[in-house]
Amino acid sequence: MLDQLLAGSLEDARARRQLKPTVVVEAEAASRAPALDALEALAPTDRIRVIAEVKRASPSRGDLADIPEPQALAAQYESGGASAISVLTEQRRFKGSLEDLEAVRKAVSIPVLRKEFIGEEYQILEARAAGADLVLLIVAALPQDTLQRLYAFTRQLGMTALVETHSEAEVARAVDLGAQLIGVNARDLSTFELDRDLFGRVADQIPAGVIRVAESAVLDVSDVVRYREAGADVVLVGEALVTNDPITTLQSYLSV
Ligand SMILES: O=C(O)c1ccccc1NCC(=O)[C@H](O)[C@H](O)COP(=O)(O)O
Repeated sequence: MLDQLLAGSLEDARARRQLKPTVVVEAEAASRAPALDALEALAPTDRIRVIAEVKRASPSRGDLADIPEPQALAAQYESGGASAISVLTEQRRFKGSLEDLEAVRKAVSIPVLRKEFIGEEYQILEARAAGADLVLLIVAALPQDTLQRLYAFTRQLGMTALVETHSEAEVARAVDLGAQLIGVNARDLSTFELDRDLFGRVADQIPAGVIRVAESAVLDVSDVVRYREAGADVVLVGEALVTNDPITTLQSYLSV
């Protein structure tokens, strides 16, 4: 499934590149204000931080929420205390877009993550051109040399990579890269099964000084407590925020 998701995202990016060549996107990216410092925004504190996701649908759950104005939801996330916003831009299964990301960028002043299946530099340039400060790099989707190249390219653009892992071996690859922001996703991207204990099993492999993000499987405050006790600095939450009142839900998480 991960291969199919990546292949679909790359096909869509190549179609967009036919309409908007790399040099044009490079110029758009260069005209943007510098990327916000996501490492500062997500730095560990005595409270959990939240990356709040704009998520309409997903392969595992189908349609989740009508979000006609992603910018309005993102503004609520910001006022509810989120430290960053994640915007799913994958179109086929998540019903997202780069337009969503641009709209969110205009509405908030905290860092914005492009949540996408990234395999080429063009997608990172597009993210910067749309105003993203962070991109997602999924270790399982990329050979190490490609991961290194895309990580270096992200840094070159002044952006931050959230390097996503699903096992101890993948955490080791993220650490080799020098990643400063490492995510552990509880969702197996092939079977969609949730492993709520994965974060706790691998968190110790993430070196001190690196920001630890627990991704997926937060359905209520007890999940946030469990992740926090296992050493998470940040939780990334989608479904629970788009299917409940976002501000009340966020505030309950931030009280942990
Ligand atoms: O959400 C899915 O079904 C999914 C399937 C395959 C690849 C990625 C998928 N989701 C992306 C994410 O990582 C989540 O949207 C994010 O971590 C938030 O998860 P949740 O709070 O469980 O909605």
